[in-house]
Amino acid sequence: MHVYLYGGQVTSWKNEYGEELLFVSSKAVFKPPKAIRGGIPICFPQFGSQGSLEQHGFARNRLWSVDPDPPPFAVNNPNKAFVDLILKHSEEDMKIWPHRYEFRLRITLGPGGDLMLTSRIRNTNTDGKSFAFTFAYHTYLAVSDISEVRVEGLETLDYLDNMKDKERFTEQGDAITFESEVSDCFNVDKVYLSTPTKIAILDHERKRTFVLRKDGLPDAVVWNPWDKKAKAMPDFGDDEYKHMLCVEAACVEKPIILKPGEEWRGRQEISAVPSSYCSGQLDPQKVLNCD
Ligand SMILES: O=P(O)(O)OC[C@H]1O[C@@H](O)[C@H](O)[C@@H](O)[C@@H]1O
Repeated sequence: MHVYLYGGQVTSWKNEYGEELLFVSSKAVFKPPKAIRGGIPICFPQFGSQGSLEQHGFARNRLWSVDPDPPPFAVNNPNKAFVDLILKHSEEDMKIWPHRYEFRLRITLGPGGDLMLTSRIRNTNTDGKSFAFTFAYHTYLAVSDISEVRVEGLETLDYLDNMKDKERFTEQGDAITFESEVSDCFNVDKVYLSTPTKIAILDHERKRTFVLRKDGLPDAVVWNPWDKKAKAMPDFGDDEYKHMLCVEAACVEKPIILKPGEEWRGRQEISAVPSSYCSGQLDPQKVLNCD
C-alpha cells in the first residue's frame, strides 16, 4: 500500500499476488496544485461542484500530516497495519471556508488484505458556528476492461444524474453495466441515493469481485469519463477509461452538519476476492451476502 501525504491519498493497494487493485493514471501528477488522478482522493468539504469551493473541495490537494497522537478508537485491533493522518484548517483555507476542523483519517490494511478508510471529522470552531459538508472517498478501482464490469447493489435505486443537470431518476432492475450499443460516448456520472451498505463490483474477465462496504455514507457515486471526457483531461490517458471505474462511498444529497465539539465518522472498506470464491455463478445475491 502507498499513501501520499499530498491529499492524504492512497495511491496503491495490492493483493497477495502483487497485483495492483487501484487505478492511477499514467499521466497523474503527484504534486500541487491538482489532485493526484487515481487511488482514493478524499473529497471534503464539498463533493462535486455544488457549493462555493473548487470541485470536490480542497482536502485532496492539501498536504496532510502523520497524526502523532490520534485519539483511540473504541475498538482497536492490534493485528492491523495502519497509518493515521490529519488535516486541520489553515489561515489560508479559512478565507474560502471559514471553519476550524480536525480531519483524522485512519488507513488500515486488514489481516485479509482489505483496505479500510475511517474518517473522523470534528468541528473545532470557537465562534459557536456549525458547519455543513459533503464528502466522498473517490475510489478509482482498476478493472480489466470496463465492458466486462458489472456493479450490483444499486439496482432500483434513485440517482442524481450529473450528466443531466443532476436530475433525479430511478435505476432499472438490472445490475449496472458499461456498454453502449447506441453511442460510442457513454460517460457515466451518477450519485445513487441512500444505497445499501454493501456494493459489489464484478470484473468478469479477471474473475475478481470488489466488495465495498460503507458506514455513515448513505450515497454512492459511479463515474467513468468514457472517451470524450478522457481526451479532455490532461492528467488522464485517452484510453485509460477502459481500465478504471470509480465507485465512491459518499454523502452528497444531504450535507452533514456538525455543531462545535461534534464529530462525524465515515468509513469505507474494500476487499478484492476471486469472483468464484464469493459468488459461485456470479450470482448477485450470493456476492452481496457473503462475508
Ligand atoms: O476531474 P475531477 O475534479 O477529479 O472529477 C472527476 C469526476 O469525479 C466524479 O466523482 C464526479 O461525479 C464527476 O462529475 C467528475 O467529473
